[in-house]
Amino acid sequence: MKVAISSDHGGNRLRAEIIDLMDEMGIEYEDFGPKDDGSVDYPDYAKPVAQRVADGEFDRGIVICGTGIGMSIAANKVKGIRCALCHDVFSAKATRGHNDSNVLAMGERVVGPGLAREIARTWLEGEFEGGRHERRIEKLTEMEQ
Ligand SMILES: O=C(CO)[C@H](O)[C@H](O)[C@H](O)COP(=O)(O)O
Repeated sequence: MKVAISSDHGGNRLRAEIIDLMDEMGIEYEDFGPKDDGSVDYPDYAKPVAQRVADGEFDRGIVICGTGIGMSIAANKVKGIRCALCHDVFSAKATRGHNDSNVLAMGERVVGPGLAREIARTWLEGEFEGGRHERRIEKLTEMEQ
Protein backbone atom coordinates (compact mmCIF):
# COMPACT_ATOMS: atom_id res chain seq x y z
CA MET A 1 0.00 0.00 0.00
CA LYS A 2 1.24 3.52 -0.89
CA VAL A 3 0.04 6.43 1.25
CA ALA A 4 0.23 10.17 0.51
CA ILE A 5 0.29 12.38 3.61
CA SER A 6 0.12 16.13 4.24
CA SER A 7 -0.94 18.65 6.85
CA ASP A 8 -1.22 22.36 7.38
CA HIS A 9 0.80 24.17 10.08
CA GLY A 10 -1.77 23.03 12.67
CA GLY A 11 -1.00 19.39 11.94
CA ASN A 12 2.78 19.31 11.53
CA ARG A 13 3.57 17.51 14.80
CA LEU A 14 0.87 14.90 14.33
CA ARG A 15 1.98 14.37 10.72
CA ALA A 16 5.48 13.54 12.03
CA GLU A 17 3.92 11.12 14.52
CA ILE A 18 1.91 9.33 11.82
CA ILE A 19 4.98 9.16 9.57
CA ASP A 20 6.82 7.42 12.45
CA LEU A 21 3.89 5.01 12.72
CA MET A 22 4.01 4.20 9.00
CA ASP A 23 7.78 3.60 9.28
CA GLU A 24 7.08 1.15 12.13
CA MET A 25 4.33 -0.55 10.10
CA GLY A 26 6.54 -0.80 7.00
CA ILE A 27 4.09 1.23 4.94
CA GLU A 28 5.37 3.07 1.87
CA TYR A 29 4.46 6.78 1.89
CA GLU A 30 5.27 10.14 0.39
CA ASP A 31 5.20 13.29 2.51
CA PHE A 32 3.57 16.27 0.76
CA GLY A 33 4.55 18.76 3.46
CA PRO A 34 4.60 21.47 4.52
CA LYS A 35 8.35 21.57 4.99
CA ASP A 36 8.39 24.20 7.79
CA ASP A 37 6.14 25.53 10.56
CA GLY A 38 4.95 28.68 8.77
CA SER A 39 1.24 29.37 8.44
CA VAL A 40 -0.25 27.84 5.26
CA ASP A 41 -3.73 27.33 3.77
CA TYR A 42 -5.10 23.81 4.19
CA PRO A 43 -6.68 23.51 0.69
CA ASP A 44 -3.18 23.88 -0.83
CA TYR A 45 -2.05 20.79 1.08
CA ALA A 46 -5.21 18.67 0.92
CA LYS A 47 -5.48 18.98 -2.87
CA PRO A 48 -2.21 17.30 -3.94
CA VAL A 49 -2.86 14.33 -1.65
CA ALA A 50 -6.51 13.93 -2.66
CA GLN A 51 -5.72 14.36 -6.35
CA ARG A 52 -3.02 11.69 -6.31
CA VAL A 53 -5.30 9.23 -4.52
CA ALA A 54 -8.11 9.97 -6.98
CA ASP A 55 -5.67 9.46 -9.89
CA GLY A 56 -4.59 6.08 -8.50
CA GLU A 57 -0.98 7.12 -7.94
CA PHE A 58 -1.48 6.39 -4.22
CA ASP A 59 -3.84 3.89 -2.59
CA ARG A 60 -4.71 6.06 0.39
CA GLY A 61 -4.19 9.54 1.81
CA ILE A 62 -3.89 11.00 5.30
CA VAL A 63 -4.51 14.73 5.84
CA ILE A 64 -4.09 16.58 9.13
CA CYS A 65 -4.87 20.11 10.30
CA GLY A 66 -5.83 21.67 13.62
CA THR A 67 -9.31 20.18 13.70
CA GLY A 68 -9.19 17.89 10.65
CA ILE A 69 -12.29 19.68 9.38
CA GLY A 70 -10.73 22.01 6.83
CA MET A 71 -8.59 19.24 5.37
CA SER A 72 -11.56 16.84 5.17
CA ILE A 73 -13.79 19.42 3.46
CA ALA A 74 -11.03 20.18 0.95
CA ALA A 75 -10.19 16.53 0.22
CA ASN A 76 -13.86 15.68 -0.33
CA LYS A 77 -14.07 18.30 -3.10
CA VAL A 78 -11.95 16.03 -5.30
CA LYS A 79 -13.96 13.57 -7.38
CA GLY A 80 -13.45 9.99 -6.24
CA ILE A 81 -12.40 10.92 -2.71
CA ARG A 82 -14.18 9.59 0.34
CA CYS A 83 -12.41 11.38 3.17
CA ALA A 84 -13.39 10.43 6.72
CA LEU A 85 -12.68 12.70 9.69
CA CYS A 86 -12.03 10.33 12.60
CA HIS A 87 -11.23 11.03 16.22
CA ASP A 88 -12.07 7.60 17.61
CA VAL A 89 -11.05 4.05 16.78
CA PHE A 90 -14.62 2.79 16.25
CA SER A 91 -15.23 5.32 13.45
CA ALA A 92 -11.85 4.56 11.86
CA LYS A 93 -12.75 0.86 11.65
CA ALA A 94 -16.32 1.52 10.50
CA THR A 95 -15.37 3.97 7.77
CA ARG A 96 -12.99 1.46 6.17
CA GLY A 97 -15.52 -1.36 6.47
CA HIS A 98 -18.58 0.56 5.35
CA ASN A 99 -17.46 3.62 3.35
CA ASP A 100 -14.23 2.29 1.84
CA SER A 101 -12.80 5.70 2.76
CA ASN A 102 -9.63 6.42 0.82
CA VAL A 103 -8.49 9.45 2.81
CA LEU A 104 -8.31 9.84 6.60
CA ALA A 105 -8.45 13.28 8.23
CA MET A 106 -7.48 14.02 11.82
CA GLY A 107 -7.06 17.13 13.96
CA GLU A 108 -3.89 17.64 15.98
CA ARG A 109 -5.71 20.09 18.28
CA VAL A 110 -8.41 17.48 19.00
CA VAL A 111 -6.67 14.18 19.70
CA GLY A 112 -3.42 13.32 21.46
CA PRO A 113 -0.67 11.45 19.63
CA GLY A 114 -1.36 8.09 21.28
CA LEU A 115 -5.01 7.96 20.24
CA ALA A 116 -4.20 9.41 16.80
CA ARG A 117 -1.71 6.59 16.20
CA GLU A 118 -4.34 3.97 17.11
CA ILE A 119 -6.90 5.64 14.84
CA ALA A 120 -4.43 5.71 11.95
CA ARG A 121 -3.28 2.11 12.56
CA THR A 122 -6.89 0.88 12.64
CA TRP A 123 -7.76 2.79 9.48
CA LEU A 124 -4.63 1.65 7.61
CA GLU A 125 -5.30 -2.00 8.52
CA GLY A 126 -9.07 -1.83 7.95
CA GLU A 127 -10.67 -3.77 5.10
CA PHE A 128 -13.75 -2.79 3.10
CA GLU A 129 -16.60 -5.23 3.81
CA GLY A 130 -18.31 -4.92 0.41
CA GLY A 131 -21.81 -6.43 0.18
CA ARG A 132 -24.60 -3.91 0.86
CA HIS A 133 -21.97 -1.19 1.27
CA GLU A 134 -20.99 -1.49 -2.42
CA ARG A 135 -24.43 -0.27 -3.45
CA ARG A 136 -24.16 2.78 -1.22
CA ILE A 137 -20.75 3.70 -2.56
CA GLU A 138 -22.09 3.36 -6.10
CA LYS A 139 -24.75 5.91 -5.12
CA LEU A 140 -22.06 8.26 -3.82
CA THR A 141 -20.20 7.90 -7.10
CA GLU A 142 -23.41 8.66 -9.03
CA MET A 143 -23.76 11.89 -7.04
CA GLU A 144 -20.41 13.02 -8.43
CA GLN A 145 -21.61 12.84 -12.06
O1 LIG B 1 -9.33 24.16 8.86
C1 LIG B 1 -9.22 24.08 10.05
C2 LIG B 1 -10.39 24.31 10.90
O2 LIG B 1 -11.47 23.75 10.22
C3 LIG B 1 -7.92 23.74 10.65
O3 LIG B 1 -8.03 23.38 11.99
C4 LIG B 1 -6.82 24.75 10.47
O4 LIG B 1 -5.66 24.10 10.89
C5 LIG B 1 -7.04 26.02 11.28
O5 LIG B 1 -8.15 26.74 10.82
C6 LIG B 1 -5.80 26.91 11.25
O6 LIG B 1 -6.00 27.99 12.11
P1 LIG B 1 -4.85 29.02 12.46
O7 LIG B 1 -5.48 29.92 13.48
O8 LIG B 1 -4.51 29.73 11.19
O9 LIG B 1 -3.67 28.26 12.98
